[in-house]
Amino acid sequence: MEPAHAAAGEGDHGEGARALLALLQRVQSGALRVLGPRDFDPKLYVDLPLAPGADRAAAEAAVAAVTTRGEMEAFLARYFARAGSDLVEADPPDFEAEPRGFLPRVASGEARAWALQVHALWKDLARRVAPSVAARPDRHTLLPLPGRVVVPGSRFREVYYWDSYWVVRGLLVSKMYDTAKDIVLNLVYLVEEYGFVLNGARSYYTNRSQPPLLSSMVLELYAATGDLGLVRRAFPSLLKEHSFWVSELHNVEIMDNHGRVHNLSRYQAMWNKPRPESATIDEELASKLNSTAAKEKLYHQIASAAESGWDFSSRWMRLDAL
Ligand SMILES: OC[C@H]1O[C@H](O[C@H]2O[C@H](CO)[C@@H](O)[C@H](O)[C@H]2O)[C@H](O)[C@@H](O)[C@@H]1O
Repeated sequence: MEPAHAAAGEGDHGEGARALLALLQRVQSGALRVLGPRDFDPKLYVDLPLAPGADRAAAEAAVAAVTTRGEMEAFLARYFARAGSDLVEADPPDFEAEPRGFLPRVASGEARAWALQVHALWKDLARRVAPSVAARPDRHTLLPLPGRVVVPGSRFREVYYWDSYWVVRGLLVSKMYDTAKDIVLNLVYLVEEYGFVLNGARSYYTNRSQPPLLSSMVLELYAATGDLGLVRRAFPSLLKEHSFWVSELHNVEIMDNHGRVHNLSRYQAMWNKPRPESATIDEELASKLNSTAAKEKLYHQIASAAESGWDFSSRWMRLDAL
C-alpha cells in the first residue's frame, strides 16, 4: 500500500527521497550482516544524511563491496554525515533558567530541584532543522519544518506527533509560549503538506500518523495565551486532519447491544512492508511466516500498532510470558 498522499505531499523531491531511503535500507542490512546483531540499531542507518559532496549513485555501487567491519566504517565515513547532524542546536529565546510563578508553587525542596532539572532539558532538546534539508531533501530522510523543534532525544532525533502533546504541555508550564507555538505550527505545516500529521518528521514515517492530539494542543495553547490568531491559522488543518481520521481508511462500524451502529476510527497504517526504521527486526519476525500475504498482513499490523503510539512494550505481554 502506498501512502495516500503519495506524489502530492512529497513534491518534486519524492523520487530522490525514495531512492535515498532504498539505499539506506541496503546500508542497514549490510551493516547487520557485517557488524552483527549485538547493540545493532537499524534506525541509525536510515537517519544518515549523505555527506556534503558525496554522490548517492557512487554509494549505491560501493555498498555491495563492503564485507568487513573496517570497510563498513570507511564506507560510512566517506559517504555519510553523522545521524542527527542535519538538526542544529537552537537555544529557545523564551527559556528562562528559573521561570516566574512556577517553582514557588512546588512545596518540597527536593521536588523543586528535580523540576528545575526537567525544565533545563528544553535547552538540551531544542533544535532547528538545518537549512540544507529544505535545500536538498533528496539527501536527508529528515523532513524540513519551518519552526523550532523539541526532539524526544537519544535515538529519536526527529519530531514525533504525540510526544509533542506532552512537550507542549510542559512548555506551557515553563512559560515558553513561543516555542510551544512553533511546535504546533510545525504540525500544522505537516497537515498542509501531507494531509495528516506524520508519525514523525522523517520520510519513512509518511505511511502512518500517531494519536491525533493536534486539536488538544491548539486548545491548550489558546487556554494559556488567548492567541485567537493561532486558532484561526490552525483551524483549516484541524478540519483536514479530522477528515483523515474519519475517512474510509480508519472508519470501522460497530453495532451495540441495541442494534445501533456506531462509526469509530481505528489505527490503520498505509503500509504492508517492513518499517524502514526497524526493517531488520520486522523481516526477522516475518521470516517465520510462509506466504507473502501473511508477511504483508503482519507488516501492516506492526505499522498500525506503531500508529497507535503504544508500540511495543511489556504492557502488552501476559505476565506469565515475561
Ligand atoms: O518517543 C518517540 C516514539 O518512540 C516509540 O516509537 C517510535 O519508534 C518505533 C521504532 O523505532 C517506530 O516504529 C514508531 O513508529 C515510532 O513512533 C514509541 O513507541 C512512541 O510511542 C513514541 O512516540
